[in-house]
Amino acid sequence: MGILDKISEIEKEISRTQKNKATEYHLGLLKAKLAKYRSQLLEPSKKSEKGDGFDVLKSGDARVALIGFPSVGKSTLLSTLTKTESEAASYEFTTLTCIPGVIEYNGANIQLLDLPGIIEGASQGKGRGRQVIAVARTADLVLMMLDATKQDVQRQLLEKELESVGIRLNKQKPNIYFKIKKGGGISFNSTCPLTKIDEKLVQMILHEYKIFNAEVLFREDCTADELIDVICANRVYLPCLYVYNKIDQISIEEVNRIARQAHSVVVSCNMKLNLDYLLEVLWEYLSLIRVYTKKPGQPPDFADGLILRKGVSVEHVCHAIHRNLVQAFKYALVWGTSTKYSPQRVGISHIMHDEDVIQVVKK
Ligand SMILES: Nc1nc2c(ncn2[C@@H]2O[C@H](COP(=O)(O)OP(=O)(O)OP(=O)(O)O)[C@@H](O)[C@H]2O)c(=O)[nH]1
Ligand SMILES: [K+]
Ligand SMILES: [Mg+2]
Repeated sequence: MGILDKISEIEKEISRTQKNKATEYHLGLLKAKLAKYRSQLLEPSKKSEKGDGFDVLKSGDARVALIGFPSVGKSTLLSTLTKTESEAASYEFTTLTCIPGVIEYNGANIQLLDLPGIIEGASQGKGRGRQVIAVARTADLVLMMLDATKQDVQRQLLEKELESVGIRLNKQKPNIYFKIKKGGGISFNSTCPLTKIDEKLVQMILHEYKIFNAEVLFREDCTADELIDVICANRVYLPCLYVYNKIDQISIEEVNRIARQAHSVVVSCNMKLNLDYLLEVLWEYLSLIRVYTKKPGQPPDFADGLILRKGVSVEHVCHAIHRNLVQAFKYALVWGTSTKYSPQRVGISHIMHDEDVIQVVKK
């Protein structure tokens, strides 16, 4: 039996099995097996992907991958938001490779990747699914484009495809400490009550992965699936924005309903509706910030801000200015929302906010 057959056998068995206390261990084990086969499926394809138009170099301050069914309007969006033209047409699979474009926003260069449409079964190699998904893994954000005139199952299907290859959308990494040891058996602990898993199931899952010596510490009430994610260690956690296109074709009530959903933006690429708002939300979801530098006695350099990630410290800013600046650092003066006073003297570990101004004082 090939891996694909084994996967579909296990999937069938999981859907056949009723979820209750009595089947909990059985299901946990099935899921561990499933995750194992799926990761095997992903490995060998890596080599053959060079030179087929999908190995686009990363450039700019962030990378966004356009994922969606055929003909939802991905290429139309790329051609509208960037200077790059990507062919758009009313037939499916117009786009066959990865087409990069650049969105210029708030002084940042955001790389937007137009990709072929993907369909159900993409993760198992249907269409160009595997290459598309491999590109999605390298992105800082997934822009999932959906056709607002179609049923919402399209979204669930795509989520399932990405989920099955270890891409986790709008989720935090499970807070489980996990370390494989050379001996000593399995030490299992938790800092909170666990309602979705117990020690026996943890043991069973680890044994399925042939792990007999490890330290496991649950710091939150995680599920068996989340434990499997931590064991596999190859999961990527990406923010995802659901962009519903073609709202020119649906009623205003329907537009309102969709716009209220979490992580969702409604647009019409053809009519250029709501694209400014899309860029605003995109910026927010990418967690980008601008920091302006200032020399003593001079105004801040607002024309040329540094593009950084939310949560960066003064140390990161110094590195971005010059690689030797940290050694010479004495203190910094910061103007903006990250400080109580403007300016305020801060140390190297101070956390910066969007649109802060900084002046570094050297030793
Ligand atoms: N009504 C309407 N049609 C749109 C809109 N945006 C794109 N389209 C149309 O949808 C069709 C498909 O657009 P594409 O940009 O080629 O879609 P795609 O997702 O890149 O398609 P593939 O590359 O084949 O996966 C074209 O006929 C577009 O003109 C929109 O906002 N409203
Ligand atoms: K198309
Ligand atoms: Mg296209």
